[in-house]
Amino acid sequence: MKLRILAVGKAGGKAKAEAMLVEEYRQRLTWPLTVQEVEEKRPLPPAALKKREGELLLTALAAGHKGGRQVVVVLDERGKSLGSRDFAARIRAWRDEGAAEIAFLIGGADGHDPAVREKADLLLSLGAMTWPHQLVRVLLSEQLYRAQQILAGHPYHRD
Ligand SMILES: C[S@@+](CC[C@H](N)C(=O)[O-])C[C@H]1O[C@@H](n2cnc3c(N)ncnc32)[C@H](O)[C@@H]1O
Repeated sequence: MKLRILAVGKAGGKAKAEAMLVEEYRQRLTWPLTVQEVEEKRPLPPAALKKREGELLLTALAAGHKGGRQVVVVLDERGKSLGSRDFAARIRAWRDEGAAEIAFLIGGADGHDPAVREKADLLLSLGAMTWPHQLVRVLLSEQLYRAQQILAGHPYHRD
């Protein structure tokens, strides 16, 4: 099972500290994890930009999919909040159902277009507060690693 993070953001942008942390968790994960950024370079008005970013995310989602069941998780502060064990249980269920990949979609400054939300198998909240999208990648990567350790019965996670 592959994990993909698809995120609105500048490829090779300034967030080097966050990228290093994501890379740290990526290397610790035994599920292969890829991070792909999409960016609209034209200075569009906010509503048009959000729509365009949604199109870019959905295009990347389809383009990178190599077949099999694709689970789509859209990161959104208004989504469902799960504890780490419940998140791990969701991943185990998708894995056991034969999912080929789980794709996690992170939006831009104005959030996700409705077309992206409609694709979601799960709208996932990392809490009611709004986080910068670069930090969301770090939080998500850590929770994926934590889920892996929970499913392996490793004491990395303590209740
Ligand atoms: C700066 S936030 C955008 C917030 C935007 N105002 C909105 O209403 O969605 C950029 C992206 O980070 C992710 N994000 C930020 N905070 C989050 C949270 N608490 N839970 C889940 N995702 C979050 C979402 O994918 C969001 O689209």
